[in-house]
Amino acid sequence: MVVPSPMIRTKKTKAVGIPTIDLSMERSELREQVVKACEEYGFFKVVNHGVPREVISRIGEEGVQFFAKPTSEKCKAGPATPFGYGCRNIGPNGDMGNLEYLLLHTNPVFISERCKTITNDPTKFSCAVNDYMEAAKELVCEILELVAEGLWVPNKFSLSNLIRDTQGDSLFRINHYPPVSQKGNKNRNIFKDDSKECDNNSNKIGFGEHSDPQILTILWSNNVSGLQISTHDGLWIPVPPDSNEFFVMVGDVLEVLTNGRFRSVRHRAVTNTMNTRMSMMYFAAPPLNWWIAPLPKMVTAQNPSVYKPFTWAQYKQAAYSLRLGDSRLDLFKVQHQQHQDSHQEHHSP
Ligand SMILES: C=C1C[C@]23C[C@@]1(O)CC[C@H]2[C@@]12CC[C@H](O)[C@@](C)(C(=O)O1)[C@H]2[C@@H]3C(=O)O
Ligand SMILES: O=C(O)CCC(=O)C(=O)O
Ligand SMILES: [Fe+2]
Repeated sequence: MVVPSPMIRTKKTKAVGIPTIDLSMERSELREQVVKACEEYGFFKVVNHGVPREVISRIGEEGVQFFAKPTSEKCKAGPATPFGYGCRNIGPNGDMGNLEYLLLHTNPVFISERCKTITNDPTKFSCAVNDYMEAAKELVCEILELVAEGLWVPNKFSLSNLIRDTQGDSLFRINHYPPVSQKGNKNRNIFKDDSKECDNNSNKIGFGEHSDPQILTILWSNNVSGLQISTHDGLWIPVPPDSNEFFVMVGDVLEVLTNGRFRSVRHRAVTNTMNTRMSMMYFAAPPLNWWIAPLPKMVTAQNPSVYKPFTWAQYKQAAYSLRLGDSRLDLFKVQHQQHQDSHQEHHSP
């Protein structure tokens, strides 16, 4: 059984617990819990994750130091097109957010080049990022192997192999959300624990509603609230922050690989009235030219493929041509394709 964290009551009065999964538990129970959480929420918290605290704090400190710089300095790492420093505008299609961020590719060669515009100590910065990337990648692979086992996929590495390749297209992002209220500006301690202040949010959007396009996202944040996830019935659940642990989100590509058995989680970040929130995301993705299609195990005569095959590059291109909150998976649904074909036939001269 998935162990829920203490109940929290949302504004729409539904009490919901965020699934919390202890990675040190016995494996057969563990894989069942992982599959159940991915099916029910597309989201869970992991404890006993094995990532050394020192690896998290080194990259966290780099983030704090970068965002404390004057704007003119930070802009040297921008604009984010899509990589680099971005402020308020998210992506190229008019989406705005109340945040600033650094978006990086996880390729070590890219990082060593790019970090020269980010810091005066590029070696220290790139070591901190690379160590964190390695740890996050291991965690993703461990979770994907549990998923494959839990779904009884014959090769337990068929999902994690998508991430392990050195040509992988995984990304790393640090988001920095200033507090919104005037009085809060006096107290900008980013390590202050306000996990019990979920209701004090002004509901100002920091990062708008969306799902992540990739396979899986590993999210860390300081102890400042803001993240919310949407349940299947459309309610928003605030996620109590926990800087000792990680949160895991199912992305669009994992929804496709499981033929819709898992659903990518819609989520957003609202700004906090009192404190600065900082979050770090590892978005796990395959190489650009790799094909994505439902795993054969997930397709049967009763449960035919919902999605047509596509490369990760094709999906990414679609994502970047749309707005943040758009449902890009609809474009790749088999029914959608058939519908379009018949529509075109109907209208062809
Ligand atoms: C508006 C956009 C920003 C985004 C690319 C997109 O066109 C739609 C998806 C967005 C998203 C959400 C999750 C990640 O933060 C991100 C890096 C990603 O892969 O997809 C962002 C993109 C971005 O900010 O560049
Ligand atoms: O900052 C957060 O807590 C969430 C950010 C997010 O969802 C993203 O960057 O894709
Ligand atoms: Fe996201």
